[in-house]
Amino acid sequence: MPDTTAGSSGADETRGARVDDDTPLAPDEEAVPDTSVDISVEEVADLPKGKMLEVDDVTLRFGGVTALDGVSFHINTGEILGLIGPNGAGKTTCFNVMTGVYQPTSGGVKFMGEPLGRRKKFQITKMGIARTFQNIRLFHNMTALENVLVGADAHHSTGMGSALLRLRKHHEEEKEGMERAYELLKFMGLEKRADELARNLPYGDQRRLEIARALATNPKLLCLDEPAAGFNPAEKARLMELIRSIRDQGYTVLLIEHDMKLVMGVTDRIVVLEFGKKIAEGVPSEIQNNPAVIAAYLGVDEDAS
Ligand SMILES: Nc1ncnc2c1ncn2[C@@H]1O[C@H](COP(=O)(O)OP(=O)(O)OP(=O)(O)O)[C@@H](O)[C@H]1O
Repeated sequence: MPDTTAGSSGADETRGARVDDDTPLAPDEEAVPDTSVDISVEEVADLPKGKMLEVDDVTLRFGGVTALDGVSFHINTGEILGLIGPNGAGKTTCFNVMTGVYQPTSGGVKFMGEPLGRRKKFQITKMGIARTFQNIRLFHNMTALENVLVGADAHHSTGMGSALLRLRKHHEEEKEGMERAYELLKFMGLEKRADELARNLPYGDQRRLEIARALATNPKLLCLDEPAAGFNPAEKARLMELIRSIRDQGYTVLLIEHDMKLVMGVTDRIVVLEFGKKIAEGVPSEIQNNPAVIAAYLGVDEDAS
């Protein structure tokens, strides 16, 4: 279990009791994730083993800048893959290629054996890739619950037109979406913040809400872009626990993170980029001792995010 006592305001003895009662959280009270909540979904159960996502010789140029230079790697179903590298190495650009924000200049990406081609962002979400952002992108004037429901909407089969024609299915989907949104909020420790506006949530809760919203799209692959940025060590430890629990419930996770302790502690494999090129790939112990990786990071603060 994550350390639920960290960041305490001196109310530890009552914290356990508060999780199950109906008292709203005080503005500065820390939310407690509940990783025992079942957030697994049919979509991710029994997925075929092997390569879920394949990045094949991807190059992306922005004018004179080569952000990605012939990058190839894959993510296996059910693993937590770390994508690391110094600032400007091309990590976020890689996420952007995988989620339809950018088209590669050459090369391509396959997901579950299907080329992403020129699919739009929402089509890629439907295929099963969800992401969070380095700079939090919530709907700040919507509640935490509404933010998660927006994520769930991305997955519903009934659009506006069909919703009118097929009201029953639409209602069913709405009900299911609401139940799932509450489950996800509970999992993230945000249940008691459900009705608060996103902009009023403490920073850490906003970061967790982004993950809840991404999970609401029922992704097969969850891509987290620096989810621990700005976290203290206790919050990082708790986040590691959450990420492991997300994977244990069937999701595949791709993690961009600057904090080496977190990356080494939670990932199964790591891909390292530097100046847009892949310079190493392997299990954490291999990466830690890889001379090219050590050289790339030499003089770079581990927490330089
Ligand atoms: N839209 C863009 N237009 C021009 N250049 C860009 C654009 N996006 C990224 N770049 C450049 O591409 C390179 C890779 O950037 P990217 O943001 O992918 O790196 P990163 O590894 O995610 O870095 P960080 O750890 O600092 O977030 C950088 O040189 C960056 O300036």
